[in-house]
Amino acid sequence: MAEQWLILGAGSIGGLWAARLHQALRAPTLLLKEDAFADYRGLTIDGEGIVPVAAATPSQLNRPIDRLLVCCKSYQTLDALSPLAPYFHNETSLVLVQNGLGIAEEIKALYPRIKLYCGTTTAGANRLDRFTIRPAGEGETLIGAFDGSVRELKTIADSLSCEAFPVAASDTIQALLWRKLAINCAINPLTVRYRCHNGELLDIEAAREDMAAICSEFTEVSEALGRADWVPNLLATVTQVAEQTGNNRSSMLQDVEAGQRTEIEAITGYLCREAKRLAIPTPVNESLFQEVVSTHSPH
Ligand SMILES: NC(=O)C1=CN([C@@H]2O[C@H](COP(=O)(O)OP(=O)(O)OC[C@H]3O[C@@H](n4cnc5c(N)ncnc54)[C@H](OP(=O)(O)O)[C@@H]3O)[C@@H](O)[C@H]2O)C=CC1
Ligand SMILES: CC(C)(CO)C(=O)C(=O)O
Repeated sequence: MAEQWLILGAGSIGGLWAARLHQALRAPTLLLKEDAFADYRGLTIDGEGIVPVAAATPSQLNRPIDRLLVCCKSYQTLDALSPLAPYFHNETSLVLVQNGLGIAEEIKALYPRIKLYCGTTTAGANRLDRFTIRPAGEGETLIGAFDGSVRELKTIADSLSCEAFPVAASDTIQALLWRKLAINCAINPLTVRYRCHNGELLDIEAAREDMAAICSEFTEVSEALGRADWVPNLLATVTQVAEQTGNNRSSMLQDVEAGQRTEIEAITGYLCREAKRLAIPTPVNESLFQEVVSTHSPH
């Protein structure tokens, strides 16, 4: 059925989304690695119970992929997509929802035929174990066309939307993703440097100074790209998000504390690569990038 989604990346966000779509009778199917599939007995939503979302491995696929939602971490995405490539066709719609930038361009270069959509979410979730998810706050999920059909965008967004996981179409997704990148650049690596919750950054003088410098470097790069109006008053925006998410440990700090690889390459790394291309110095972002990569990433 055309409306059914395959979901790659059955972790915190992908798992929660899949469970909500299943509960709304949309019959999504999780695409799992072989070892995960062997252990899979349904998703568990903490406090609610088991949600028996269907699952398959890429080797069990027996028909072309029409609709694929990808919720892997940025650095997992290309490897995860590779066994699915034989099933892509000209009408395959792929929706990519993750923090950071740069992967969409790489997907498009590798798989030029697909219709690509990108999204961002303020919904939150944590994994208690491989298939147990604790929802951590409802939020808004917005999807826009990277190069997919604008005409089909609303149909795509509606088919991914349900009461418990609302999704809307956005015609300003590039600006929203750029703004989210700015927020992640200005909060996530600083919570690693100062080992603190998001809100505590505002109580530490050195962190506030770093935050101002990150925002200033980000704004300079934005101006050079003609995107200054995507991030007006950036420091005020970041300060507000740090306040609103004050009790959060950022996703990057959680990864570092769990000994896992972070998404620094797709966040601060992406900004630094753009800055280098434009010959704009970004020393504060550079130093944070090196710090998070060398001190905390196990690669
Ligand atoms: N969690 C949240 O609240 C939010 C997350 N985001 C963003 O969403 C994205 C996903 O984050 P999150 O859900 O937390 O990440 P998780 O680590 O919880 O989930 C990633 C999932 O991808 C799976 N995966 C990795 N490689 C493959 C593969 N080759 N084939 C199939 N599945 C694979 C992992 O499986 P396994 O573990 O078995 O390897 C895991 O289930 C990130 O970019 C994050 O920044 C954005 C907003 C909020
Ligand atoms: C907005 C913020 C900083 C909230 O914690 C986030 O997106 C993250 O932790 O990755």
